Amino acid sequence: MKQMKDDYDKFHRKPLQVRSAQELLAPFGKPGLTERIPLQDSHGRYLAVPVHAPHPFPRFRRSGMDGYAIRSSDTEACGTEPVIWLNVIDEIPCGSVSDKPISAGTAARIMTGAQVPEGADAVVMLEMTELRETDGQTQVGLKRRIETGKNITPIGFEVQEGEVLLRPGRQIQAGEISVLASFGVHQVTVYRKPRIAIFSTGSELLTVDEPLQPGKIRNSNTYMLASQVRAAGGEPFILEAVMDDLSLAQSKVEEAMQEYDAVVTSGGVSVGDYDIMGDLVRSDHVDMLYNKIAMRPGSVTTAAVKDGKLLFALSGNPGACFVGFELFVRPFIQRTLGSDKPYLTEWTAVLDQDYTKVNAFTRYVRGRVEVRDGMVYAIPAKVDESSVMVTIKDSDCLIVIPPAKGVTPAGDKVKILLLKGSTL
Ligand SMILES: Nc1nc2c(c(=O)[nH]1)N[C@H]1C(S)=C(S)[C@@H](COP(=O)(O)OP(=O)(O)OC[C@H]3O[C@@H](n4cnc5c(N)ncnc54)[C@H](O)[C@@H]3O)O[C@H]1N2
Ligand code: MOO
Ligand SMILES: [Mg+2]
Repeated sequence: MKQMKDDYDKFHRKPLQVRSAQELLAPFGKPGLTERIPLQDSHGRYLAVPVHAPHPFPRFRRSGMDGYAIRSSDTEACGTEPVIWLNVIDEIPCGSVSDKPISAGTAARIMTGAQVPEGADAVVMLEMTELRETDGQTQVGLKRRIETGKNITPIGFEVQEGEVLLRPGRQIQAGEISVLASFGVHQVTVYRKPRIAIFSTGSELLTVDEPLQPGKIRNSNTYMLASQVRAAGGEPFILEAVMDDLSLAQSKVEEAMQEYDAVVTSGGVSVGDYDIMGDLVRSDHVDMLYNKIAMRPGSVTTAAVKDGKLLFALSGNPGACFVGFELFVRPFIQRTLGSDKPYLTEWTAVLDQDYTKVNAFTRYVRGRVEVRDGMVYAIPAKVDESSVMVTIKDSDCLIVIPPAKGVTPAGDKVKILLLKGSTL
């Protein structure tokens, strides 16, 4: 009788649409704790505070050339006279400030990046000048008119004082680091990486360093997931895989849920006799959010919550596990990092080949993106079964094939989700 009730619960699952499941998860992903780290360690991290400009940039009138700082009005006579001669009164290397203002008839030799002296309103590049010595006085000769402002970068040309330059949730990369450094932010306040526990379930699993044994396989999902966690901005914690034993898995899940920000498991969510994660989420130890999604692969992708923390119980099949992570776990991690774009980037592409599998559920097909003659094409992987591992590495997108009664023909426009932080 109990067996019948269990089987009934296992099989009669209510499929949720991907978007509905994502919405159900959204409230759990809130920007979390912050930490201060040195600027040089901040690449790839997510800013937790806004960065305002404490001063304009550049902060002083900057010479854009090696040459002479002059008054442009002194060159007005160029054209009527073959050469205008100005007395060179100073030399200004980068980093020095001249205390000799430029007045009519004078110039200062100046280097690229140096502060333009008072009185000067243009810099003429070295190549356009000649030099002479008259009675011990160095003079610079100019032949052409120079307009006001030439080769001088004005104060605040790039950034005005007080401007908001970076907002929380922004991922720090080379350009952001340059901004932070320019404004003296040597300790950066970033969101702490969410700590994600990962463990696989399955009595067939060997560790990667174990020799193969009959009927057994090496655990690849754990390492694949750890890599996905890192790419999404989280910190993975690899826990030992557990056998298909409900009470063992239960105690491991409980321990991990107390210690980490979220727990991701793989395997045991389908309807088999040893699919213990499916049983676990139906028990009253956790509150199940869903245990079926209207998608392929990963239709049995499951999630539950306990004390406000999420348990993502992904399918054991590597393809389904991979997709389940990208669609559900990645957005959670991204949300805790303050990202306002938690989902994979979506593009439209032309399907390159017929897609022949027919399905009642939306398919997320591994594929490659190719740009030909300015058109984006999506090429489905030759083998994309949920159980197939080896083509995950060759995919830079997931091709979204909506439920279809027949073939989806080549040439159809399809939605694609970019993988690998793709900036194709
Ligand atoms: N009667 C039915 N059987 C199955 C159904 C169904 O609807 N009715 N769905 C199939 C689909 S689709 C999928 S997907 C899988 C889901 O299985 P589970 O999530 O329960 O995963 P397992 O049974 O534990 O393992 C499936 C497969 O994946 C391999 N695996 C597991 N863990 C790992 C790991 N860490 N690294 C590498 N490979 C792993 C495992 O050995 C199995 O081969 O159920 C179908 N069955
Ligand atoms: O749930 Mo399975 O991954 O649909 O193919
Ligand atoms: Mg199973």
